[in-house]
Amino acid sequence: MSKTSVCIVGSGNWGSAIAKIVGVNAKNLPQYEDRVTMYVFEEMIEGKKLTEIINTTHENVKYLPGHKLPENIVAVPDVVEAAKDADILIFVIPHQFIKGLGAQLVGKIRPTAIGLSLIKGFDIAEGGGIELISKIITKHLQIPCAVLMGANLANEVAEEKFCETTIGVKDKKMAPILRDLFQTPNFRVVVSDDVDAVEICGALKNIVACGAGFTDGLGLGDNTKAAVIRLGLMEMIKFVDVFYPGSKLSTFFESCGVADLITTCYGGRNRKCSEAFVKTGKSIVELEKEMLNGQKLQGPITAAEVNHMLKTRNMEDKFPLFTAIHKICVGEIKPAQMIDCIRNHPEHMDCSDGFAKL
Ligand SMILES: NC(=O)C1=CN([C@@H]2O[C@H](COP(=O)(O)OP(=O)(O)OC[C@H]3O[C@@H](n4cnc5c(N)ncnc54)[C@H](O)[C@@H]3O)[C@@H](O)[C@H]2O)C=CC1
Ligand SMILES: O=C(CO)COP(=O)(O)O
Repeated sequence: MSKTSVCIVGSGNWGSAIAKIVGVNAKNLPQYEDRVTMYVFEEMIEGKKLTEIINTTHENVKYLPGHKLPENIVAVPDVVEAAKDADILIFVIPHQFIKGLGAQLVGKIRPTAIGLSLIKGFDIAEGGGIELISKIITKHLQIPCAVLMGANLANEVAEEKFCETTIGVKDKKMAPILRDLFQTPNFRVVVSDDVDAVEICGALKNIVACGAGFTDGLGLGDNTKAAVIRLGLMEMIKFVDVFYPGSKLSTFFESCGVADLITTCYGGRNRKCSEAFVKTGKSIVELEKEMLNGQKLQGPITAAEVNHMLKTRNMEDKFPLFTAIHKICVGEIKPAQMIDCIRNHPEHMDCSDGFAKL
């Protein structure tokens, strides 16, 4: 039987950290081809191509400096060349680039390939809704697409600190294949069949992380931040309940849910830049450029995507935290107004009988 070949589509901070895991597992597991291709959006670093640097020094010096990638990870600047022979395509690029990159792959990949999206975010759908990134991949490339989401700050994963992750996949045959490709003693995989909810958790928690960052920037303290996190979680649950009915509440207790929400609200880039947004008064775009050295924020764009949908459906007031965060990001209201927006949150008003309801 021929071996399974893997391509990682993306090589940013998370793409490079996951390449460390996938490279080692592909090499050690007999069912996989040793060679794993990694699509690299080419750029010049001090006069040298990033792909050449990665293939000679085995380090992504720009997006994951200080960590060696396994030597079987091969950086390829042409996405079609990287992906054309792969049986498993791991998508891990900032979500705003998926449509453009996906378009280049149409008709150029194996029809039997399977996809796995590690991308956190949405796209705007026709008619004012949102579209899940995994669904965009399936629609355009005609392949099934599972998801992997979790409390997985890339630098900590690269340092091999213990964490958990959630793989959302419906096909029972695919589940062990994907789990084995990612699982390590320090990266524990739990598989869920609640695929949409797993993916939506990953996208929405980035919005809440911006709120946590605003709270930090305002110096409001840990109780306020905990309230923002809790109300954020409640809006995440409500969002899934309203727009993706039939999902399971238990999914929010997996790594993709509450754990990712916590880690991002304390240690993520969205939090960090949002704190600086309050403290410096600079725009999100300026801060992303200044503070992240080419890495990208997903929270403010996701907040805009969600707001577009809520506005179209006249439901902004049902999600006051998501709405306030978006309005702060685009300068419509001041960060200090966030707390006013959530003071009378539906979570405080809905319990007329004295009991909170879920
Ligand atoms: N960094 C992290 O800790 C984690 C990130 N994620 C998610 O993974 C996804 C990818 O994130 P990262 O790997 O951290 O990326 P990143 O934030 O490091 O973004 C930089 C990457 O985007 C690429 N890029 C820039 N312009 C591009 C273009 N026009 N077309 C294609 N690529 C372009 C750069 O070459 C670089 O590889 C995001 O959705 C993120 O939310 C998920 C878990 C952890
Ligand atoms: O998704 C993440 C951790 O799981 C990373 O969050 P940030 O993009 O805010 O750094």
